[in-house]
Amino acid sequence: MSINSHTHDKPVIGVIGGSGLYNISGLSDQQWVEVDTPWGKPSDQLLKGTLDGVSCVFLPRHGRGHVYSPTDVNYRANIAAMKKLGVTDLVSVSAVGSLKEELSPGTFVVVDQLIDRSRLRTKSFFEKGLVAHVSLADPFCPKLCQMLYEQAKQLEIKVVKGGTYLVMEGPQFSTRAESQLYRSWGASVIGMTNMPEAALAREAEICYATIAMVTDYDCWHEEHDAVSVKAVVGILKQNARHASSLVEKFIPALGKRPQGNSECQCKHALDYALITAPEKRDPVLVERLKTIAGRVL
Ligand SMILES: CSC[C@H]1O[C@H](OP(=O)(O)O)[C@H](O)[C@@H]1O
Ligand SMILES: Nc1ncnc2[nH]cnc12
Repeated sequence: MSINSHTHDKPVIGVIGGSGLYNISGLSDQQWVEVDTPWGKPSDQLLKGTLDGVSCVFLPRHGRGHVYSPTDVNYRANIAAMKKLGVTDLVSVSAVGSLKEELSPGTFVVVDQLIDRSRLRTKSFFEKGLVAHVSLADPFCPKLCQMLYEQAKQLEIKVVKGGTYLVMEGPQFSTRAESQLYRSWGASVIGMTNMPEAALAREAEICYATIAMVTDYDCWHEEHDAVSVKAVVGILKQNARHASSLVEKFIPALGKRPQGNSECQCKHALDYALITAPEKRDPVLVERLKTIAGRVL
């Protein structure tokens, strides 16, 4: 096995747009492209372009028109498509409910931890025939998180650094008892999509971070109505300008970091992760995995 380095990777910034973010503006040379992957089709075509000379790729997580539920999103195809298009750094923009009084609707949270309560999703590119175990101790890239936080601050957006995103299966919102339980665990925000997305990005050695936009107080808050799609969409619309200006700001900033991210630990997630003996590996699976793990195969 050879462990190559990513040192010469040119930065390509990926953005996965969640609820309310189905397109991004301001790109030059933009083109929607069809991408197929060994795990099937992503949620939609991907929008390729450049912003201030930096290459970027955008994908609406639920498809344009919001076609896929959180359970039905093909997370493996989405991440593999990003990898195929050369994405080095991936930012998810996600709508979330707040589990803390101080995180009021309209606040942006650069989350740094996850609790995964999703149940019906395929969580790994690796399977029988080639098993791998990557670290998820820090599921979000700390360097990417820091950059996003700084960019949001510069735009004078109300932003909080750090917080735990609890992933629920959905599609129904939580019961009050569940919402209280998650609060007692210390979770900050709740959503339905960041797992397995974060885990798959790690397996694909793509730096990944999330800007979580608080849209509601879920259903635990006695002075606020329980969350509804109407309320979420209303707050998303009010914050669309902030979300767009942040995306337009962080793409060039990330692409132009002087030292890039080639030495980031996320880029070495697979260095010691593969455990199946080479002679026991399934050659068909190995071939498929070259799309996301070619560096170590
Ligand atoms: C429309 S409310 C519930 C929906 O919104 C969030 O989506 P995303 O994470 O893609 O912004 C949440 O996770 C649910 O999928
Ligand atoms: N309260 C909530 N629960 C789950 N996902 C959400 N997305 C936005 N608000 C949410």
